[in-house]
Amino acid sequence: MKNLVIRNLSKTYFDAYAGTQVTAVHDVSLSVAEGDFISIVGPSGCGKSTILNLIAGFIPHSSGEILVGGKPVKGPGPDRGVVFQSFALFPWRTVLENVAFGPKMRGVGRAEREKIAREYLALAKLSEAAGRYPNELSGGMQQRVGVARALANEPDVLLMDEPFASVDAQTRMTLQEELTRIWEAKRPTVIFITHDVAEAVFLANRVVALSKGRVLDEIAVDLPRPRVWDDLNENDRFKSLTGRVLQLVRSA
Ligand SMILES: Nc1ncnc2c1ncn2[C@@H]1O[C@H](COP(=O)(O)OP(=O)(O)OP(=O)(O)O)[C@@H](O)[C@H]1O
Repeated sequence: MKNLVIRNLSKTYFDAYAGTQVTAVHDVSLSVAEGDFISIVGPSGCGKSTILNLIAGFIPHSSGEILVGGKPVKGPGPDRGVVFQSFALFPWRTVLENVAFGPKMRGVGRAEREKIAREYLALAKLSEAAGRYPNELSGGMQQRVGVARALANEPDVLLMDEPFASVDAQTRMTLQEELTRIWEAKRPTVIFITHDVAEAVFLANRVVALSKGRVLDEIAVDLPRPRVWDDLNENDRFKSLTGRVLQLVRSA
């Protein structure tokens, strides 16, 4: 795991349809310590996915810098794992093969990569599903495979772009609880993008509120772990933190 530093990051797109420049990210600075978990929250169009894609190296930035473990990001790399809303699993590979894919690409031998994959599948409570194909699983299970697959690469930074947005509310709460449990066990550095304020607060150590491509504020989440919804739903501190973040985001 490594730290992530973003300094004065900006991104301007050329909107070919309108014939104008759009500044999606404006002078964003952010520091994420090794093993930390931050959420970036904000309304649709505020630049969340753009920031994530910049960190992932999928798109070039216009100015500023992004450093992972002190090294500038110049494109995609195995040091950054990404989990998207769409599960993006290989349908022709079993769950085990999906999770073992990253290590395979790194040249890890069969026995060792299957051992790694089984460890992460166990962590995601998916051991029973190892031999199944993705289309035999529920959406929630597929997303857990997605998380296990990203973690099996042992990335320095795990980037998550609204990964739980397309599952039902009940499953989503379970996935959130499981992600916090997995994070506590493995302590990856996580950047989690969401427009859901409660989700952002539930998961993270710090919530970064974004509006119109700018950081509005950062709020430390001093809630105890392990976090479970049954405790936090009625927790006054959780309510006041979500209230504060919501107010911030709505006032912008
Ligand atoms: N490829 C592109 N070309 C032009 N403009 C873009 C492009 N991608 C994003 N934008 C614009 O940049 C701004 C930020 O978009 P972005 O997708 O990062 O926001 P977001 O907060 O992730 O939104 P959502 O929650 O809806 O996914 C928006 O105004 C969007 O229209």
